[in-house]
Amino acid sequence: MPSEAERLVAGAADGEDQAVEAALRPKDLDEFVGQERVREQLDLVLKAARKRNGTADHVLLSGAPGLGKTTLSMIIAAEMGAPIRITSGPAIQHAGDLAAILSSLAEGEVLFLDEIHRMSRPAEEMLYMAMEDFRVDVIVGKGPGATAIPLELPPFTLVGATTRAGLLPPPLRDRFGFTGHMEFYAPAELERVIHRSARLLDVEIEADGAAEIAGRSRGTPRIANRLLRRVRDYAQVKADGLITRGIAEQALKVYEVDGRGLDRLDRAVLRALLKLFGGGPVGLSTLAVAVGEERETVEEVAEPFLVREGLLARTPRGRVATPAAWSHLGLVPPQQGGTPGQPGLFGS
Ligand SMILES: Nc1ncnc2c1ncn2[C@@H]1O[C@H](COP(=O)(O)OP(=O)(O)OP(=O)(O)O)[C@@H](O)[C@H]1O
Repeated sequence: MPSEAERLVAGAADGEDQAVEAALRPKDLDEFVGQERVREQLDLVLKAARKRNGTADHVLLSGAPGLGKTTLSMIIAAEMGAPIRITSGPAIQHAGDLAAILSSLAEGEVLFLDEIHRMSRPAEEMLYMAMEDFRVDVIVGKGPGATAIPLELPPFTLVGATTRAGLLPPPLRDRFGFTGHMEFYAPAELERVIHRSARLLDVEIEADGAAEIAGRSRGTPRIANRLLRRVRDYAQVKADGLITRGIAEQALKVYEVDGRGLDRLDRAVLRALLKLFGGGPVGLSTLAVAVGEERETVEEVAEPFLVREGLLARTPRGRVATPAAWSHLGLVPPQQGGTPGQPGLFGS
């Protein structure tokens, strides 16, 4: 089985994504599809800052990978006419790493800190003061002789990104003037993303073709763009390059992404749950052994999307399939009421 990073339906970026994403990123708020509420609120924050001739408040963006947090941070910088510096929590292991970045920022610069919840504790504490007072204390020396030298910073805008805002310590969360929660995209929004990307990639696509890809993109623009590129390849090799619904279906069959966006791993988990365990409840470890995967792979890679799609539920007694899971795989659930020792799931 592929690792999360190698999956066609992974939310996180792979090497190819990084290479082409720059070309596909919307450059301003008007081009940015969907996320109406975040966009409208952010628009106000930025307009007000521009009116004051000041820097924008610090912004926290939360949401799953691939929903557009990096893109939005670049748009914030562009709308403010400011440069942007991009780094991430795991890259900042020591407070000194952060001090070096902060002290080299230009006035008004946007600092994008991806995976901000993974910063080290001392760096995080330094960030509190930097965000609030635009000042850091640089510690020089060690032990009893160590001294703190205050360093003034130019005003800057921190844009923090996290997959889960709940992971941030409250003192850090409270220092953001604006928090935007990014939602998964509706199919119609993903269709707009796909049409826009097709235009930029010079690919011809019919409305039905875009709808077919959108329906399999798991609410995530990055996945939509990736599936579009794979379908484009297929259309160019097997047909005349035009993406129709039929071409999209054939291409995604080859790549084993089904009509709802499930891939081979997702379906293997569901199939085991339904066929071997009658729909559950079954423990995670047993399910993992049944599909020949690590517990963590099933729990962290396959399950979140299956739960989100309402195909699988995590219960205190184990994993349980929903009626939608049976119909998705074209199987018939056993008689309600279940067999002795394996009670029915949905009551009788
Ligand atoms: N609202 C949107 N409209 C159009 N394209 C979008 C939108 N959001 C994201 N994209 C596209 O999806 C790709 C991934 O977006 P981005 O890198 O901003 O996601 P992210 O949330 O920062 O992901 P990660 O958390 O993995 O860094 C980009 O190529 C971008 O073009």
